[in-house]
Amino acid sequence: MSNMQKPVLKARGIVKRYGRVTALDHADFDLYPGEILAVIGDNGAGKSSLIKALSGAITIDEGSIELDGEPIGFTSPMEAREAGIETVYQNLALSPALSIADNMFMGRELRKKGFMGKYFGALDHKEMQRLAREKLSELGLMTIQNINQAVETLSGGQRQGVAVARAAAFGSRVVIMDEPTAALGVKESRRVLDLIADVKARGMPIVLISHNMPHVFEVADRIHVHRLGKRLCTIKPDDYSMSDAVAFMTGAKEPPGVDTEAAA
Ligand SMILES: Nc1ncnc2c1ncn2[C@@H]1O[C@H](COP(=O)(O)OP(=O)(O)OP(=O)(O)O)[C@@H](O)[C@H]1O
Repeated sequence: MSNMQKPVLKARGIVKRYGRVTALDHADFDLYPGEILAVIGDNGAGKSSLIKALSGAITIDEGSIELDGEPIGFTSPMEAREAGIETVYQNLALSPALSIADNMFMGRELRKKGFMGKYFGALDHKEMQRLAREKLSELGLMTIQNINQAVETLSGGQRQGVAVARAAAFGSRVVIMDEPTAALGVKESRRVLDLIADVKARGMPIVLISHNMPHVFEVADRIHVHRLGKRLCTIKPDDYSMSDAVAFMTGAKEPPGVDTEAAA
């Protein structure tokens, strides 16, 4: 089914070297409209490098990346954000001392309309608070009572929720999440997984990097298995077991057939 559609985000033959280390070794990647694509791989396989290349955090040495069929060459995460690719990083990149609303608008604060905004850069706090509240309630996150509360007073799961809400609110084409449940307890992970499902229900394709096989198998439509700097294969969670997936990614077992997307 997915092969009938054009990928939203596509990479071919991307290479990234750090000195003598080849983090990405002619890697391919495809994300299709409306899907949750999990990216799995052993430590050091190059998952983070792949995500950084797609989100503008690093520039690649070789290869090509396309967004909706257009070649892209981001030189900063801001450029990727402006193109509609939002990334929730492992370390979150939230500012603990700032409020929820301020965090949601960090780097793209709304200015007041008219003279004060235009000439004095006055921020429209009211409007940002209103929008933050709207976005968080859309995603069922209104257990966070006060939008002006500092992020440092929130639980890990709530913080993750703010980061996901921010990505969902601003990502117009793709949301990328790097280990969003890694630091969370069972209950908080549950909420974040539900949030991911909510974001998908709104039609947004999601890339999810995770080491947690139960989470991957629960939410992913497809799984991209990354090994030794490249895509080894993509599988559907319905067709394979979690131990198969782990065996592919560690090299204990041969992957299924030829990668059908490699030629596309
Ligand atoms: N800034 C860097 N400088 C030097 N080497 C790097 C850098 N970033 C990554 N690497 C190397 O590139 C390879 C791929 O790393 P990457 O972080 O992409 O893997 P990963 O699959 O995300 O690993 P993990 O699951 O452990 O986070 C590793 O050998 C790593 O040591």
